[in-house]
Amino acid sequence: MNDFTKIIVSENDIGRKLDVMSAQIRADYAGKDLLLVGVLKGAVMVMADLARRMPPTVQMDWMAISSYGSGTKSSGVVRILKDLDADLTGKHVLIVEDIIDSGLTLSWLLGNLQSRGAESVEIAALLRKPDAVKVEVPIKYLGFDIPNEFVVGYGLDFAEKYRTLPFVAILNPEVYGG
Ligand SMILES: O=P(O)(O)OC[C@H]1O[C@H](OP(=O)(O)OP(=O)(O)O)[C@H](O)[C@@H]1O
Ligand code: HPA
Ligand SMILES: [Mg+2]
Repeated sequence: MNDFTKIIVSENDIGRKLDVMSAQIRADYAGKDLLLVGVLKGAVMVMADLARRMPPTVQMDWMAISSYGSGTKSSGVVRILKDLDADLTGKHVLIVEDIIDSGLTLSWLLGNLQSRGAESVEIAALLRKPDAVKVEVPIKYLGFDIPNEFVVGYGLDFAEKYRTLPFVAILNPEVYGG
């Protein structure tokens, strides 16, 4: 059995897309102090690769929130596992996410960060599943729209596995008994 049925975003696709997204972000935030907020653990890869395309004054901070546990569907219940170290008062914040699936995680996070007195809060996400979205969130910088299938790789896991793959692939439903 193959663990993946298809590679849908290759390592090259990701690199080229991050070049484009980072150029837009650098232009939009020129002359401003920017704080990138990564959402653990899925956003680790995209955060690292995006941040390396930013000026060296960019700052990074992390939150851990979980709504999926070990399953393949969002529970809709968001828990903070680790909060930010930074005070957001007056800061320009860019949330960096690997994927927007139902949108439940990001819509909750956006409201949470906006209530902390930031000057601006925007979203950058590598992937979005348009057919799975339950709550619309305003995404300023988007990488790819992908089919409504459970995907792994480049930070995305199934039961904590496959995060280290350099590409994004559709997980064979046989792996999770689907
Ligand atoms: O749009 P949604 O349906 O809310 O799904 C998106 C969220 O789900 C995943 O995180 P997960 O809770 O699996 O934690 P992880 O990043 O540690 O894998 C992913 O990294 C996003 O944060
Ligand atoms: O398709 C997915 N794969 C892995 N993690 C996820 N979290 C939301 N959607 C996904
Ligand atoms: Mg996960």
